[in-house]
Amino acid sequence: MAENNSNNHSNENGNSKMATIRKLLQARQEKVVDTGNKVTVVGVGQVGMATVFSLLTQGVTNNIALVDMNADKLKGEMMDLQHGSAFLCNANIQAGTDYAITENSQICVIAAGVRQQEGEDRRNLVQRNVEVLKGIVPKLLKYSPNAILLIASNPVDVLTYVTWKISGLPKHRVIGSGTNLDSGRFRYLLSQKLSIAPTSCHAYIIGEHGDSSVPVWSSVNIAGVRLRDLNEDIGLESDDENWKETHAQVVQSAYEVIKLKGYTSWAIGLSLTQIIKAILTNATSVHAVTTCVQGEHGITDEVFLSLPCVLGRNGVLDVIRQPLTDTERQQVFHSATLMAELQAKIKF
Ligand SMILES: NC(=O)C1=CN([C@@H]2O[C@H](COP(=O)(O)OP(=O)(O)OC[C@H]3O[C@@H](n4cnc5c(N)ncnc54)[C@H](O)[C@@H]3O)[C@@H](O)[C@H]2O)C=CC1
Ligand SMILES: CC(=O)C(=O)O
Repeated sequence: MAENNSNNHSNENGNSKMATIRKLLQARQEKVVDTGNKVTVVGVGQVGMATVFSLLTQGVTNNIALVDMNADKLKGEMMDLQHGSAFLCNANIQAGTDYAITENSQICVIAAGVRQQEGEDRRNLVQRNVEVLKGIVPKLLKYSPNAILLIASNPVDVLTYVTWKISGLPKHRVIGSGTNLDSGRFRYLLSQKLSIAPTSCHAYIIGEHGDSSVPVWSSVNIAGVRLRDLNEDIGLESDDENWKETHAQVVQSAYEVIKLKGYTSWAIGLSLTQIIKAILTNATSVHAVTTCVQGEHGITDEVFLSLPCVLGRNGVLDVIRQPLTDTERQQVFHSATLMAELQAKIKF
């Protein structure tokens, strides 16, 4: 099955031969088909569709290809979005089980596979989603050999490593959504404590997306004022204000939302949209995303984890050399060890 919206193809589908249309339109130029901002999303579940909705409504792209193995769901999602076209900006939305529709994508998002059940650890999904990736990645590269691959499926850090291995792409073109989401949750919770907008709470969570994530308390700041300069114990066990509870809440966030509604979607959709926007617009903005961290913070294993990265049209342009305290460095090292142990168990 391959369906597509005809908005951008009126000269190709034969309609231009109709007398009424010839009377209405005096053709001057072929319409542009390759808009240079095409994004493919594989997996039209909760994460995939929340991402697509954010991309379209924020105007980050108007050219989207959707792929899944469930043809009916694909067609339903495509039609539902197409019916919203009058409220968007000339959106071209294609959907199909055939990867040919993904041709010439700038970015391919992978949000396919299984998700956690209530109380389940992300790492538990690994082998099932490795099998899913093995089917998807070669097909994406066949049609978009120059694309950047952006992984959301869990456990996202190890699956970013797996995608890099399967794809043979340079490291800067294989990116995981990583702790951009955890950092967003952290900034939201800080904003609630401080009564300051999350956009003005500057804080990073690095390391593994999820259970062993590392809050960089030493650099949390508002307008350059480091909270640690105001409270030298902030985020530590010894802190009688118990700020470390904020990070514990971040770690629990996904488990709590999954318990309440069955899945998480809106926040990851917005997080992926921010990352995609940074790449498509060559923003050179800094985001905590999953990248190869070998050689950083004393890590020797070839593992992928989140560190603050500069993102632009070529993917990861730089990794920020963030000063960490000894404790923070040990925590990132612990994340890396866990990733190496999990990677060693994967059957390719
Ligand atoms: N990185 C992050 O921060 C987050 C990651 N996730 C992860 O994203 C993934 C997707 O989650 P949901 O959208 O909630 O799941 P979902 O079950 O709603 O959707 C998954 C979709 O993948 C499709 N699919 C499965 N195998 C496929 C294949 N081989 N080819 C094409 N499509 C295939 C299914 O048909 C389904 O439509 C999960 O692994 C989940 O853990 C979820 C939330 C946040
Ligand atoms: C499910 C997941 O990884 C999250 O919402 O953080």
